[in-house]
Amino acid sequence: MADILVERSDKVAVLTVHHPERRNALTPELSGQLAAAVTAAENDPGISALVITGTPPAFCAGADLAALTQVREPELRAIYSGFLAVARCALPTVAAVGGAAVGAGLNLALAADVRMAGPGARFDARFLKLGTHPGGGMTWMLQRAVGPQRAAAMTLFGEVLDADAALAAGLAHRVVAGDFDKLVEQAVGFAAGAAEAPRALAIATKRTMRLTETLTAHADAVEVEIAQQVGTMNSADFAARLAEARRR
Ligand SMILES: C/C=C/C(=O)SCCNC(=O)CCNC(=O)[C@H](O)C(C)(C)COP(=O)(O)OP(=O)(O)OC[C@H]1O[C@@H](n2cnc3c(N)ncnc32)[C@H](O)[C@@H]1OP(=O)(O)O
Repeated sequence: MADILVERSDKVAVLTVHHPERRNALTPELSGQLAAAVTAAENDPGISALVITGTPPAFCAGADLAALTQVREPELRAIYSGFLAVARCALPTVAAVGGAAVGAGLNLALAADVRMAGPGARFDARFLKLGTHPGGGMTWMLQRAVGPQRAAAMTLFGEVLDADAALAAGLAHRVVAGDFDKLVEQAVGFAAGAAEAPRALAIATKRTMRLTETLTAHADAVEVEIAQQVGTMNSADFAARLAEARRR
């Protein structure tokens, strides 16, 4: 049965796309469930970071091919809604990619802030081979993640990256040896690093990173950050952490 499994590990929520018989392919329904799970986590003050993964053997086989007949814009947007929710997520996100991430499934991986790959990971743009134009912002996300040349190799020339190649390309931040459980355990441990910061601060910092990414001048980024810093440096939480740091 297709579902989004939600598990909690302290302040980290693990969202697992679960339809292994179809390699976690995205239907409008499944993507809707994923978007709802992301929103629920954002609205839960006890959750500070997310891990996104897919039940093995695949991470996500992209759009469900059965859902791709007679596609119109609303259906396409519905299929994309899950990874778009991850891309928009206010909380820090880690994708644990243990198997194939194909087409819209690659988009799901790209939508996360950080990707960790297991030995079986495959990063495959695929759209052109299927005879369709890339969608869901893949051309934008991939070029930012790996640069224009590698993005062209993957998108136009069909290059598929395994875990080590993804690491070398900067598409994966880490490769985790071992099985799927080990990958998720490492991803949760990594995500817990974000959960150590005050939740609102991590959210504000992620928002600032999105904003400064599009600025052209360093000086403009300094101005954006200084306003945020003055706010946080006058908070009770900062005072407590500063006092603790001074004691060390
Ligand atoms: C708008 C468009 C957006 C896009 O996302 S474009 C990209 C669309 N996606 C694809 O073209 C991927 C197609 N699938 C694959 O290439 C492979 O699969 C995988 C590499 C993901 C996994 O390979 P393996 O583990 O060997 O599995 P298996 O034997 O090929 O498939 C197992 C079962 O999973 C079903 N399945 C796989 N991908 C999809 C999919 N995308 N939509 C629907 N079903 C899928 C198959 O049909 C089959 O099913 P059965 O066991 O009944 O024969």
